[in-house]
Amino acid sequence: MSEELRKLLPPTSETVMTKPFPIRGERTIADCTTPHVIAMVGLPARGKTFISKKLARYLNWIGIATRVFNLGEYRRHATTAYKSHEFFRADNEEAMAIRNRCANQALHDSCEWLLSGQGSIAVFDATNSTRDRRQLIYNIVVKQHGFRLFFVESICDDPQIIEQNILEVKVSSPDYLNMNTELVVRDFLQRIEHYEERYQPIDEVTESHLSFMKVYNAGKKVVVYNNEGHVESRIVYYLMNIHITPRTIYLTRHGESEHNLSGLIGGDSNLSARGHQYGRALSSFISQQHIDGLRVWTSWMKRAIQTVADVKAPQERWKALNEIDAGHCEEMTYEQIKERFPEEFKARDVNKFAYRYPRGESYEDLVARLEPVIMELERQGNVLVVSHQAVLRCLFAYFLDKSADELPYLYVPLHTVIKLTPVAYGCKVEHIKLPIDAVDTHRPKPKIP
Ligand SMILES: O=c1[nH]cnc2c1c(-c1ccc(Cl)cc1)cn2-c1ccccc1
Repeated sequence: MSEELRKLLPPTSETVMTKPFPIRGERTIADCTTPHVIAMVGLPARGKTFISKKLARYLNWIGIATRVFNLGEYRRHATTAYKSHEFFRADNEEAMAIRNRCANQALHDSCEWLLSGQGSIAVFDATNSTRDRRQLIYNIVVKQHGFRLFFVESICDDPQIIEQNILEVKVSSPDYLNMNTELVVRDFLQRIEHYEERYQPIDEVTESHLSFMKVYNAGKKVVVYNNEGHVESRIVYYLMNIHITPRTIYLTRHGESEHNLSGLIGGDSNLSARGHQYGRALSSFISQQHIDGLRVWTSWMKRAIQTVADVKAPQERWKALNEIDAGHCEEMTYEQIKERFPEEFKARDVNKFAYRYPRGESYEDLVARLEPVIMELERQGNVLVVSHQAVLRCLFAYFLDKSADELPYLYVPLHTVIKLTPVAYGCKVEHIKLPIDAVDTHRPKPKIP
């Protein structure tokens, strides 16, 4: 740390900021040192893969390394024998042997991945539809490896949701390449019937040694049994907040500001003339979108609030949406930072995600302060979020499953609306640039020699 910086810091007895920024990999979420297996349970077309992928995306974003092991992918890799639902008949011995081999392989790979230290949570995405299968998983995961095991059972008897599932994801499944939709739906409904003959829902009496939760009809009801830890509580809370009602999320930065024009970072300056123009253009764009029940969320900063002055919709202010706090570098240009704090400037590009400004924040800190915003966004319908470059990089990384290394360099230009529409297992993204010029604040990742 430079002498210059040390002079700025208040005198204390011990050395301040012995670790100027957290070393990546330090647990920012307590108690995820014990490896966990999250095992899905449920009939086909109950959203098990939807839950698995979404949960993994959320857990990775909050900093808990998570990976999904999908049994369908193992089976498709093991055999091209799948021709129809006959493959899943309970009396099809050859197919059953392949399916058991794949299930054991997927479970083995999950445990190996956890043992390798590459991650903390493995999500085993399979039907796991019988008591025997769940006991086998328990014996390997808990008895043999001493890992935590949490079952998530998805129960759904709403034909509309099941049909939405089959039409949205099964029709485009590799199992049904180039098959006509009618035939796919019919074959898949028969596949479900083969499972129904053998399906044993988790039984709270005979399987009372298990930790599990039951989710009914896409989250309309949730029941939790023997929930034992912090990670499981986060998972339960997250699954209680998500939904599949169609909606759109719009992300945009504030209009160009006075500080953007002078290259100063942070601060709380007003919009420039072009920034006000963007606000007016944004307002007419939003009204042209005819969005039902739109809510507008902004940070507390003047440039964000001024941007939506003309938008006709209920508005909420979130301090959590404020721009990253640059600490002692607030209201400086990058040139000035480079000159006055050369070590800080270098350190930032070594690990931009973990780097924390002196007396300021890191991107890692931003993700932690944005978690409640994401949780509330998951609960909401149509929302327009008006915030700032670093914050929007974090939100965008959540919706598009971007890694911590990519996140600080995501391209989020001024005067551009990012339109996110959840589809099947991910998000459709549209970048709508409104025709008002603005300065370019993007600093691409430097080539580290
Ligand atoms: O319970 C279902 N039954 C049938 N389908 C379903 C679900 C869920 C779902 C399950 C649990 C929770 Cl907490 C939220 C959603 C999502 N889906 C889904 C629908 C369409 C496409 C992809 C997935």
